Amino acid sequence: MPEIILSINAGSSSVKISVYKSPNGFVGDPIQLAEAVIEGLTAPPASLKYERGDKKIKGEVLDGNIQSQEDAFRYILDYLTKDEGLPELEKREDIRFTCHRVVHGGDYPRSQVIDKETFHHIAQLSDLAPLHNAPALSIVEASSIILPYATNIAYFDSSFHASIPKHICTYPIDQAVAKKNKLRKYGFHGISYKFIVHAVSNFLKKPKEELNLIALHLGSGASATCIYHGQSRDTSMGLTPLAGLPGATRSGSIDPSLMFHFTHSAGKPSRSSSAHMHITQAEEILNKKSGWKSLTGTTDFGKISASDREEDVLAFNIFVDRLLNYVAPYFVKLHGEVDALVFAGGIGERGVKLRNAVVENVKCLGFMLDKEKNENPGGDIVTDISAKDAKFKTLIVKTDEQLQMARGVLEDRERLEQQKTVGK
Ligand SMILES: Nc1ncnc2c1ncn2[C@@H]1O[C@H](COP(=O)(O)OP(=O)(O)O)[C@@H](O)[C@H]1O
Ligand SMILES: CC(=O)OP(=O)(O)O
Ligand SMILES: [Mg+2]
Repeated sequence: MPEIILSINAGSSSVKISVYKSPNGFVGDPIQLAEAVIEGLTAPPASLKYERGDKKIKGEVLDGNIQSQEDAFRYILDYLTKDEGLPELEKREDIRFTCHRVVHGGDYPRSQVIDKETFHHIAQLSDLAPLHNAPALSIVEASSIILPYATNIAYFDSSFHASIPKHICTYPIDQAVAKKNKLRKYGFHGISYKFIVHAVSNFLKKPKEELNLIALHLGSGASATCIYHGQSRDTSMGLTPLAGLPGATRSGSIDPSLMFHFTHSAGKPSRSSSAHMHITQAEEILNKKSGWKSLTGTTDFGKISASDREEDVLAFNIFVDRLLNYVAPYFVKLHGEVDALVFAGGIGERGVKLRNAVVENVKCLGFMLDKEKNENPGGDIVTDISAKDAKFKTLIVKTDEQLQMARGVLEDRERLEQQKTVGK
């Protein structure tokens, strides 16, 4: 009997849920049955996209009641179980595994079955990923009630970066305090980077262990990662997903002193603090009230790219500039031995103008785009958009965090099946 896997990806602005069945004899990739995405949680009203075989719904606007990641999860689950074309989900107890993308996993180097202890541990990390961990846990809680037969597994965005060397992930601060409070660079978007390594390795027919990439995952949150021999060597996000590149509502790296000049109450608790999550006003401002939203009024980078309003052009140029701040040093860290520059995530996949601007600016390193391919890349998982005589390749990867998590279930079934999960 094939097993049904539900893969749940709670991003800061969206919830993506894919349904898979295990392949014959559990050999090969999980088989996707359906995919539902609710987008626009930070730019309401939210909208639903749904795909099952030939059935495709594009951007159906939802009523104003879908505001949080948990609302989106409940809505999608209801939608999936009511879809007559999806008999595999008719009975909720048929769902064997639910995979949850959890952004901050602290020191966890790999996925974990979520039992009471892991749940508690992930909850403790919520302060360090205020846009992500708490919403993901609200989905875990809802799922353990609605789907009590399923095993809940956490896949951590941070695990992929466990390979970052000490001198790169250590902050130059008092080491006693750093150790006690576990203050170091963790890095995120790792599920996506793992997918990217797998996809590019297949595409270039080069073993993962030999693959060097400069990978850019650009969505609501954006990060860059330097991948050496298939492993993370450096990444732009840090202790929290705030560091590095700006995002939809995040400032990215700024002078840490700035906050004390921005407001006198930087260290006071913000209104969004709760018993479960302590967040200061500074963190609230930099995580939720900055980035594209603060510069332009919208979180939609598609709209920003298409506009010639002064503030949109400024936001666009800031993003290009900050991206160069990572592409160039990563090129150096890889000693110029780069198999590809990779664009992924909502903006990386759809941002024609952004890709063009970034690559134009690193032409001196040997990257060059084919204009036609960049403008019409098609729908493959990996697309080569580099010009014929470019020294280095530029690729678009349609990253799929849900598939990467479901693959993890198949790889690890024995370990996962032995452990107890929350709600059981
Ligand atoms: N045509 C476009 N050009 C550039 N960016 C786009 C376009 N369409 C959508 N986007 C951006 O993609 C982002 C969503 O990326 P995604 O990776 O799905 O987000 P999340 O971080 O929530 O997973 C949106 O916030 C929007 O800014
Ligand atoms: C880590 C992170 O920022 O994730 P997302 O881009 O999905 O919000
Ligand atoms: Mg995302």
